[in-house]
Amino acid sequence: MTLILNNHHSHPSFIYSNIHSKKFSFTTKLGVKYSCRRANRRLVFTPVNSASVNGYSLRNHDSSSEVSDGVGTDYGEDNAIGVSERLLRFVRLVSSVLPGGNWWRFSDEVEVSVTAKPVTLVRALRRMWGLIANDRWVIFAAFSALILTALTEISIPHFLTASIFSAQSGETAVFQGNVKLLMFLCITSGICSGLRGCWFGIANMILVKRMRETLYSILLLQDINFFDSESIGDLTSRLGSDCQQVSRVIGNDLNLILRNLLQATGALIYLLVLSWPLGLCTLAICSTLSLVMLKYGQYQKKAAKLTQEFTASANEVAQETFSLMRTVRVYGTEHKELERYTTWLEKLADISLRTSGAYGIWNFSFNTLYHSTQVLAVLVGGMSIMAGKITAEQLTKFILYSEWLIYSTWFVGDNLSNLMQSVGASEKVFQMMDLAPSQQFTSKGSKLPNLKGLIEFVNVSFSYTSRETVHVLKDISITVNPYEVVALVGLSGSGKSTIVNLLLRLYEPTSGQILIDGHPLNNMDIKWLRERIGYVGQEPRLFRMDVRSNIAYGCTRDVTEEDIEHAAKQAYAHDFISCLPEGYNTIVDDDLLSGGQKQRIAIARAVLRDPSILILDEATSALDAESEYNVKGVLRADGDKCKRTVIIIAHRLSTIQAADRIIVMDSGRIIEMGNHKQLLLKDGLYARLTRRQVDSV
Ligand SMILES: Nc1ncnc2c1ncn2[C@@H]1O[C@H](COP(=O)(O)OP(=O)(O)OP(=O)(O)O)[C@@H](O)[C@H]1O
Repeated sequence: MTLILNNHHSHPSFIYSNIHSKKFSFTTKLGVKYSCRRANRRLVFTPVNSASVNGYSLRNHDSSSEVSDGVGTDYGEDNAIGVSERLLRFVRLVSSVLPGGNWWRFSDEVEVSVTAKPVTLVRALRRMWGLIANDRWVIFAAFSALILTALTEISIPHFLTASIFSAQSGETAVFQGNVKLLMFLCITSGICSGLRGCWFGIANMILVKRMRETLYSILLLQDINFFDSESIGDLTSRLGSDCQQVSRVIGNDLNLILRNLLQATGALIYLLVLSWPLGLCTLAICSTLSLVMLKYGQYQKKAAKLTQEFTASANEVAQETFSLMRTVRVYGTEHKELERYTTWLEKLADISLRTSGAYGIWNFSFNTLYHSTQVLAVLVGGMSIMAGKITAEQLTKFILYSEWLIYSTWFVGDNLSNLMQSVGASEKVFQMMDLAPSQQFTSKGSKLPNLKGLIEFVNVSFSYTSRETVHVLKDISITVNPYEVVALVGLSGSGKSTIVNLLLRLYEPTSGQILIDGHPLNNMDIKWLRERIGYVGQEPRLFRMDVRSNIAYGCTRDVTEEDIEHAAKQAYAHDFISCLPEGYNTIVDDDLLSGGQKQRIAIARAVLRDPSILILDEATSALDAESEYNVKGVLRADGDKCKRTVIIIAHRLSTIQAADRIIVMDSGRIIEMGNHKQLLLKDGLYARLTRRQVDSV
């Protein structure tokens, strides 16, 4: 059956067939993916992608649309559902919950796209080995202790049984010998077990530290584009919980798996030697157990991946809410934020519910199989004793070792599923570890003997990678001469800050070239250049440390106390800093100072570097008129002639009237250029903006 729907409920038209399939999805020309499901003979369309960001609905209303498929009648039909239909639904529900049913599959709605390349256990182990190889002695010591523990522990049941039966048969010398051996084995296994735990713990600590160090250092060297596309919550989750989980592979999972594998192998050999028919029966049961375990392990791996994604999303929401707490409080959106967080918690709970169910089935399988081994051993072994084929001592040993075997198999399975979870969590971590550092850090650029501060933009165009179709700068050509003060003015969003971002080489131009003192910017040693640029952004952020350290942040030359105070005085910040409880030693952060005070500290930070190029992007927007008047001194620090090139962006036009040149921008283009008087005479956008500001005053 084929159906055509025309712009029903504002969804673009499409054609679909196979109306009887329970669920399908399609993508509209606008790139919006919809999932469609049948519900009570109705079709429900729900946008799959772009529907929400971090639990925030991007829709103004619930855009799920319902369309009757024509087979049924109206909504009231629900009540008229017959007994047979209800029965059928019940049967469907039960069958979906049974192993292999739909409920166990993570549906499209729950599933998130995991872009990382799948990591196999071997690849994960190889990566981990690479990280820990320098301390391989810890691993060797740990594995030696592990082997010794396994061998001593597996010998205990043999000597235990032998001691009991030698006592029963009155063989005193044999009994004493067995007991001495037993004591030796117990002490050795205890010591080795302690050492094993300790060494593996150390290996775990080394691994998690190296992983975090490596990942953090790689993330710090990424292009700014990367941080535009990745959320902070996601990145901190990778560094925190994911690294911790991945490190468990060596410190916990692998250690326990190997110990139990060794013990299981020993027990199996012993059983086969003791009685091969009975040994084979136990092996068959253990193989069944292993199959169940394998399935369960795969399920766990997938669940772990989803848990990881959803936890990261929940963290992201919490982080965003806490960092915007004042906005949340003022707008009274606490409940909305809670809902947003709960969206992810519910998804996590859903996964957890299913994995708990799967764990229940797994435990049930284990218990049944474990008890069947005992019943089988008693049945077959009892008959063998009656037939005089084996002794009671042999049967006791058999039961003890078969128990050992099945428990070891269970432990292997349990830890294997943990291992799968850890491997699942490692995919994104290793994917991020594979990211190449930004080219800026890998290529060695040239340094100039000194920087005069000549800046040239030659036919520069630019689009942000996240919005490639939007041309933010269009064919910009500007020359800023050394020691010149140039102001950038224009309507909001016209591209002023983007020019500065390109000058700081936070982004690369899409076309055109930027030259500094006649040298292409991308051929220069960017670290060297940035050390010579002072930059104050629109909303300066402070680190949680004392005022002195905040001012000296990133300054590579040796600075004295006097230098810091001098910079603070130039930025008109000294007076308020002196009034703080501990002056320059006062711990500040983003929330403990006013906007204007933060701006003045940021200006002092830029001035302290004594930069050849100073960039002020709305750096005085939060200052009162008097402070702003005084701060303007930093532009003309050495008398009339400024000793540095200055680029200043300001909406408050009084700030930039004294600039040597004013560049007016509109929609990514330069539309006017000149000094204040020339631009007023031109009577263009600048004159209009000036009039508006005068009017509003
Ligand atoms: N990181 C980014 N990713 C994508 N688009 C961006 C990014 N930063 C800015 N833009 C877009 O680029 C355009 C120019 O932004 P820009 O910040 O340069 O404007 P502006 O003139 O400095 O504005 P304002 O005066 O409000 O600071 C805007 O449309 C903005 O939405």
